[in-house]
Amino acid sequence: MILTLTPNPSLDRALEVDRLEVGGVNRAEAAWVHPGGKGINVSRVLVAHGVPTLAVLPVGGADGARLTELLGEQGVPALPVPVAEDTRTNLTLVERGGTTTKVNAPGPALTEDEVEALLAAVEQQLALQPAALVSAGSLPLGAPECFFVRVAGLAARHAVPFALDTSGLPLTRAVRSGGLALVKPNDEELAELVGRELVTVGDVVEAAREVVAAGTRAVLVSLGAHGALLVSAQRSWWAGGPCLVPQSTVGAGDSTLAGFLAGDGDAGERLRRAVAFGRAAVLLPGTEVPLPDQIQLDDVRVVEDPDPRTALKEL
Ligand SMILES: Nc1ncnc2c1ncn2[C@@H]1O[C@H](COP(=O)(O)OP(=O)(O)OP(=O)(O)O)[C@@H](O)[C@H]1O
Ligand SMILES: O=P(O)(O)OC[C@@]1(O)O[C@H](CO)[C@@H](O)[C@@H]1O
Repeated sequence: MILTLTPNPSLDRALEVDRLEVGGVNRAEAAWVHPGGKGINVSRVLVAHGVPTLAVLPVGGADGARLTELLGEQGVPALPVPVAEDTRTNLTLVERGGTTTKVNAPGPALTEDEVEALLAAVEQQLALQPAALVSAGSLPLGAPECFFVRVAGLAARHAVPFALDTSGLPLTRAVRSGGLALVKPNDEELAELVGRELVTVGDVVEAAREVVAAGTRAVLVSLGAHGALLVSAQRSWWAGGPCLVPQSTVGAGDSTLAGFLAGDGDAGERLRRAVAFGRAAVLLPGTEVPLPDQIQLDDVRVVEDPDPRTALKEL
């Protein structure tokens, strides 16, 4: 079973407009609502691929109740931890041409007791020895920047591998503290983490090795249209496929992480699956999750120890 923790879940509302007029009144032609938040998306993808999972999340107010209901409708096992303030709503505006504008709310302010209750719920599940713990997304107000350091400590105490997908200061704190099995930044998040621009494959590998040196076993760096790089202490792999026309890239990183965790295989095969899941996700609208028959493993090429001089945009 793969346990996921989404500290700042959301109701993801999407509105489709012909062309977004900034500053004007726009009338939507279609509207959707999905259960959202990065860890929740990982669980949704795992469920779609028959991998047992449990999503731990704080929920508050009517929107929190709606989120729990949507997870139930989609057959995603969830452990909601009640909080006083309302679960946030994140808004996606999709234009007919495919341009997507996203506005994410900060989320509820959790009290110290609520943060402790969330961590206690995670620890209770870690004691049952899941195969892995994934935590992903931003932190709600009130959660300390060292939140993921504490999660990593709990995972270590129960010897459960911990994979993290977050950004900014919470990522920096967790990486510096170490003890992570996997970190999944995109290239911009990794650049921010190491404080320099990443132009070539060699730049990414070097930056990822700094993360590894600080105590992370492997770094999965997603590169958008250019595929992904997996970097460990000794080796690196790149995987990517032919150009495609995306419908929505929202949640592609979550599908990538789910694909990496969804089965066994050597590092190259797991990376191939990760990239195939990400590619399948971008062909779907909104944060719809890819199904098994939409995964095209054969389209993805894997290269072991790719040439460090290659520019990322040439991959
Ligand atoms: N334009 C694209 N064309 C082909 N594949 C894409 C494209 N964008 C994303 N992907 C696939 O999805 C994966 C994840 O994308 P990306 O690097 O944008 O993740 P991310 O920034 O974490 O996304 P998000 O935070 O929105 O979930 C890529 O590694 C790739 O396989
Ligand atoms: O604000 P965060 O936590 O960084 O990201 C939240 C979010 O944008 O991530 C998912 C897509 O990856 C969406 O379901 C959700 O709205």
